[in-house]
Amino acid sequence: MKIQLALDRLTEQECFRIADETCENIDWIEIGTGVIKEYGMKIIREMKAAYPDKTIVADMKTCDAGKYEAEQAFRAGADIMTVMGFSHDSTIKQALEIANTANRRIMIDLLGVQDAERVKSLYDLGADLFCLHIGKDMQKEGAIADPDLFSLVKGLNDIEVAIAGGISEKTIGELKDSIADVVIVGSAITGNQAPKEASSAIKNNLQK
Ligand SMILES: O=C(CO)[C@H](O)[C@H](O)COP(=O)(O)O
Repeated sequence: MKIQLALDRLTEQECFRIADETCENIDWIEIGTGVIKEYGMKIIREMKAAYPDKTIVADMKTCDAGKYEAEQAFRAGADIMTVMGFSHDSTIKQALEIANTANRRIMIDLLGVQDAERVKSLYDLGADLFCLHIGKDMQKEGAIADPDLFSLVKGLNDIEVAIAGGISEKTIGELKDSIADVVIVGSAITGNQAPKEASSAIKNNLQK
Protein backbone atom coordinates (compact mmCIF):
# COMPACT_ATOMS: atom_id res chain seq x y z
CA MET A 1 0.00 0.00 0.00
CA LYS A 2 1.38 3.40 -0.96
CA ILE A 3 1.33 6.54 1.13
CA GLN A 4 0.45 9.80 -0.62
CA LEU A 5 1.53 12.89 1.28
CA ALA A 6 -1.03 15.68 0.72
CA LEU A 7 0.51 19.15 0.86
CA ASP A 8 -2.42 21.44 1.59
CA ARG A 9 -2.75 24.93 3.03
CA LEU A 10 1.02 25.45 3.17
CA THR A 11 3.50 27.93 1.80
CA GLU A 12 5.85 26.81 -0.94
CA GLN A 13 8.69 26.75 1.56
CA GLU A 14 6.71 24.56 3.96
CA CYS A 15 5.80 22.18 1.13
CA PHE A 16 9.45 21.58 0.28
CA ARG A 17 10.53 21.35 3.90
CA ILE A 18 7.89 18.74 4.72
CA ALA A 19 8.52 16.78 1.51
CA ASP A 20 12.21 16.78 2.34
CA GLU A 21 11.67 15.61 5.92
CA THR A 22 9.22 12.85 5.01
CA CYS A 23 10.36 11.63 1.58
CA GLU A 24 11.82 8.38 2.85
CA ASN A 25 8.45 7.38 4.34
CA ILE A 26 6.11 8.37 1.53
CA ASP A 27 5.56 7.23 -2.06
CA TRP A 28 3.47 9.84 -3.83
CA ILE A 29 3.54 13.61 -3.30
CA GLU A 30 0.29 15.52 -3.77
CA ILE A 31 0.40 19.23 -4.44
CA GLY A 32 -2.87 20.35 -2.86
CA THR A 33 -5.50 22.37 -4.68
CA GLY A 34 -5.00 25.50 -2.60
CA VAL A 35 -1.24 25.31 -3.04
CA ILE A 36 -1.69 25.07 -6.82
CA LYS A 37 -4.08 28.05 -6.69
CA GLU A 38 -1.44 30.03 -4.79
CA TYR A 39 1.65 29.06 -6.79
CA GLY A 40 0.34 27.75 -10.10
CA MET A 41 2.04 25.21 -12.34
CA LYS A 42 5.42 26.46 -11.16
CA ILE A 43 5.26 24.48 -7.91
CA ILE A 44 4.37 21.29 -9.80
CA ARG A 45 7.39 21.84 -12.05
CA GLU A 46 9.64 22.53 -9.08
CA MET A 47 8.38 19.55 -7.07
CA LYS A 48 8.94 17.18 -10.01
CA ALA A 49 12.44 18.61 -10.49
CA ALA A 50 13.19 18.12 -6.79
CA TYR A 51 11.68 14.61 -6.63
CA PRO A 52 11.99 13.08 -10.10
CA ASP A 53 11.57 9.56 -8.71
CA LYS A 54 8.37 10.28 -6.78
CA THR A 55 4.94 10.16 -8.32
CA ILE A 56 3.69 13.74 -8.34
CA VAL A 57 -0.07 14.15 -7.99
CA ALA A 58 -1.47 17.53 -9.00
CA ASP A 59 -4.71 17.90 -7.05
CA MET A 60 -6.26 20.13 -9.70
CA LYS A 61 -9.82 19.02 -8.76
CA THR A 62 -10.75 19.77 -12.36
CA CYS A 63 -14.50 19.88 -13.02
CA ASP A 64 -14.54 21.49 -16.48
CA ALA A 65 -12.09 22.19 -19.29
CA GLY A 66 -10.66 18.69 -18.87
CA LYS A 67 -8.38 18.80 -21.89
CA TYR A 68 -6.87 22.18 -21.09
CA GLU A 69 -6.25 21.49 -17.41
CA ALA A 70 -4.86 17.99 -18.01
CA GLU A 71 -2.43 19.40 -20.59
CA GLN A 72 -1.44 22.12 -18.12
CA ALA A 73 -0.74 19.71 -15.27
CA PHE A 74 1.08 17.10 -17.35
CA ARG A 75 3.17 19.71 -19.15
CA ALA A 76 4.28 20.92 -15.71
CA GLY A 77 5.43 17.41 -14.82
CA ALA A 78 2.52 15.89 -12.91
CA ASP A 79 2.31 12.12 -13.16
CA ILE A 80 -1.30 12.11 -12.01
CA MET A 81 -3.96 14.82 -11.91
CA THR A 82 -7.31 14.79 -10.19
CA VAL A 83 -10.67 15.29 -11.88
CA MET A 84 -13.93 15.46 -9.95
CA GLY A 85 -16.22 12.47 -10.41
CA PHE A 86 -19.31 14.67 -10.66
CA SER A 87 -17.94 16.44 -13.77
CA HIS A 88 -19.64 16.11 -17.13
CA ASP A 89 -18.71 12.90 -18.96
CA SER A 90 -17.00 14.89 -21.71
CA THR A 91 -14.68 16.49 -19.13
CA ILE A 92 -13.75 13.04 -17.83
CA LYS A 93 -13.26 11.66 -21.34
CA GLN A 94 -11.09 14.56 -22.47
CA ALA A 95 -8.87 14.37 -19.40
CA LEU A 96 -8.50 10.59 -19.80
CA GLU A 97 -7.58 11.00 -23.47
CA ILE A 98 -4.86 13.53 -22.65
CA ALA A 99 -3.55 11.29 -19.87
CA ASN A 100 -3.45 8.23 -22.12
CA THR A 101 -1.60 10.13 -24.84
CA ALA A 102 0.90 11.52 -22.33
CA ASN A 103 1.25 8.16 -20.57
CA ARG A 104 0.08 9.74 -17.31
CA ARG A 105 -2.96 9.08 -15.14
CA ILE A 106 -6.18 10.63 -13.97
CA MET A 107 -7.32 10.13 -10.39
CA ILE A 108 -11.07 10.53 -10.13
CA ASP A 109 -11.93 12.32 -6.90
CA LEU A 110 -15.23 10.91 -5.64
CA LEU A 111 -15.87 13.76 -3.18
CA GLY A 112 -19.61 14.37 -3.30
CA VAL A 113 -20.34 11.18 -5.26
CA GLN A 114 -22.56 8.82 -3.28
CA ASP A 115 -23.94 6.74 -6.08
CA ALA A 116 -22.15 3.52 -7.10
CA GLU A 117 -23.90 3.77 -10.50
CA ARG A 118 -22.00 7.00 -11.17
CA VAL A 119 -18.74 5.29 -10.24
CA LYS A 120 -19.57 2.44 -12.64
CA SER A 121 -20.22 4.94 -15.42
CA LEU A 122 -16.86 6.63 -14.72
CA TYR A 123 -15.25 3.19 -14.92
CA ASP A 124 -17.01 2.56 -18.23
CA LEU A 125 -15.53 5.83 -19.52
CA GLY A 126 -12.08 4.39 -18.81
CA ALA A 127 -11.27 5.60 -15.30
CA ASP A 128 -9.11 3.18 -13.34
CA LEU A 129 -7.87 5.21 -10.37
CA PHE A 130 -10.45 6.42 -7.86
CA CYS A 131 -10.11 8.48 -4.70
CA LEU A 132 -12.70 7.89 -1.98
CA HIS A 133 -12.73 11.18 -0.18
CA ILE A 134 -14.14 12.82 2.92
CA GLY A 135 -13.46 16.51 2.40
CA LYS A 136 -12.04 18.99 4.86
CA ASP A 137 -15.36 20.68 5.56
CA MET A 138 -17.10 17.34 6.06
CA GLN A 139 -14.35 16.41 8.52
CA LYS A 140 -15.26 19.49 10.58
CA GLU A 141 -18.69 17.90 11.05
CA GLY A 142 -17.08 14.74 12.41
CA ALA A 143 -16.85 12.58 9.27
CA ILE A 144 -13.66 10.67 8.56
CA ALA A 145 -12.52 8.29 5.82
CA ASP A 146 -13.31 4.71 6.83
CA PRO A 147 -13.71 1.27 5.20
CA ASP A 148 -17.46 1.84 4.58
CA LEU A 149 -16.45 4.02 1.64
CA PHE A 150 -15.14 1.01 -0.28
CA SER A 151 -18.70 -0.06 -1.13
CA LEU A 152 -18.71 2.69 -3.81
CA VAL A 153 -16.11 0.85 -5.91
CA LYS A 154 -17.21 -2.69 -5.14
CA GLY A 155 -17.14 -5.08 -8.09
CA LEU A 156 -14.95 -2.94 -10.36
CA ASN A 157 -12.02 -4.94 -11.69
CA ASP A 158 -8.48 -3.79 -12.37
CA ILE A 159 -8.81 -0.45 -10.63
CA GLU A 160 -6.65 1.25 -8.05
CA VAL A 161 -8.29 2.82 -5.05
CA ALA A 162 -7.04 5.71 -2.96
CA ILE A 163 -8.69 6.91 0.22
CA ALA A 164 -8.46 10.33 1.86
CA GLY A 165 -9.94 12.42 4.61
CA GLY A 166 -8.57 12.85 8.08
CA ILE A 167 -6.50 9.66 8.05
CA SER A 168 -3.99 9.61 10.89
CA GLU A 169 -1.63 7.31 12.75
CA LYS A 170 -4.60 6.32 14.92
CA THR A 171 -6.99 5.43 12.10
CA ILE A 172 -4.65 3.96 9.52
CA GLY A 173 -4.76 0.52 11.16
CA GLU A 174 -8.30 -0.11 9.96
CA LEU A 175 -7.20 0.48 6.36
CA LYS A 176 -4.12 -1.66 6.25
CA ASP A 177 -5.85 -4.90 5.24
CA SER A 178 -8.38 -3.15 3.03
CA ILE A 179 -8.61 -2.89 -0.76
CA ALA A 180 -6.93 0.53 -0.69
CA ASP A 181 -3.86 0.82 -2.89
CA VAL A 182 -3.04 4.34 -1.75
CA VAL A 183 -3.71 6.05 1.56
CA ILE A 184 -3.66 9.82 1.35
CA VAL A 185 -2.50 11.59 4.48
CA GLY A 186 -2.36 15.36 4.84
CA SER A 187 -2.89 17.17 8.13
CA ALA A 188 -1.77 14.26 10.32
CA ILE A 189 1.69 14.79 8.86
CA THR A 190 1.76 18.42 7.74
CA GLY A 191 0.10 19.68 10.93
CA ASN A 192 2.45 17.74 13.17
CA GLN A 193 5.38 19.53 14.79
CA ALA A 194 7.53 16.59 13.73
CA PRO A 195 6.42 15.56 10.21
CA LYS A 196 9.21 13.03 9.77
CA GLU A 197 8.22 11.14 12.92
CA ALA A 198 4.54 11.38 12.02
CA SER A 199 5.15 9.93 8.54
CA SER A 200 7.33 7.21 10.00
CA ALA A 201 4.64 6.23 12.53
CA ILE A 202 2.06 6.04 9.74
CA LYS A 203 4.35 3.89 7.62
CA ASN A 204 5.11 1.60 10.57
CA ASN A 205 1.43 1.22 11.45
CA LEU A 206 0.68 0.22 7.85
CA GLN A 207 3.40 -2.41 7.92
CA LYS A 208 2.57 -3.89 11.33
O1 LIG B 1 -7.77 16.67 -1.08
C1 LIG B 1 -7.68 17.03 0.07
C2 LIG B 1 -8.54 18.09 0.58
O2 LIG B 1 -9.49 18.43 -0.37
C3 LIG B 1 -6.66 16.41 0.96
O3 LIG B 1 -5.55 16.12 0.21
C4 LIG B 1 -7.12 15.14 1.61
O4 LIG B 1 -8.33 15.37 2.28
C5 LIG B 1 -6.07 14.64 2.61
O5 LIG B 1 -5.85 15.58 3.62
P1 LIG B 1 -6.26 15.31 5.16
O6 LIG B 1 -5.53 14.07 5.58
O7 LIG B 1 -5.80 16.54 5.88
O8 LIG B 1 -7.75 15.13 5.17
